[in-house]
Amino acid sequence: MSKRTDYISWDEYFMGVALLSGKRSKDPSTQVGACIVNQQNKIVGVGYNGLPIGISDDQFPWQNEGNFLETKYPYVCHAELNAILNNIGINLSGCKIYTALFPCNECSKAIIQSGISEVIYLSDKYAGKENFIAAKRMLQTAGIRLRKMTPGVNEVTLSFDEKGV
Ligand SMILES: O=c1ccn([C@H]2C[C@H](O)[C@@H](COP(=O)(O)O)O2)c(=O)[nH]1
Ligand SMILES: [Zn+2]
Repeated sequence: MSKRTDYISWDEYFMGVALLSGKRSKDPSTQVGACIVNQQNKIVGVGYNGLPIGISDDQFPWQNEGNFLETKYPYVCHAELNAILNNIGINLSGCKIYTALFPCNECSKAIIQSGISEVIYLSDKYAGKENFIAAKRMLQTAGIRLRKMTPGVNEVTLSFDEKGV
């Protein structure tokens, strides 16, 4: 038997982990997942956008419009920040972060301060917004490599059917 040739690439694997992590998000409009990888291609942190520990998903708002305090924005901890904070307790210098959405200005500050050296993203849907323009400006000035991922496959299907293993 010869080896499989249709296996996913490292990029697809790590972005896949980021996307799977985003499936945990309760945000009804935008689910973001992030996955941090070290120079040995080992996953050292994952996260998704959600409320901080101890704050109930059911008692805080999820809307994205209206009175600021009645929206999710002041409360949600972003995926990239969660991945950094959830890391296995190492120095993240030289690591890469895979994220479903280009990081905002606040996540970008945390990325820069943590020593992460590359950001790989899928969507840049907020590229025109001021906080994302600021994010790009900071990341570029800090010398962080920015790469929009072009996957070789459109989707990866997961089955929990034991017969599929
Ligand atoms: O860097 C980022 C930017 C945003 N997010 C999260 C925060 C929110 O939960 C959603 C954005 O919601 P919209 O309704 O699309 O404005 O994305 C993040 O995790 N990381
Ligand atoms: Zn952010």
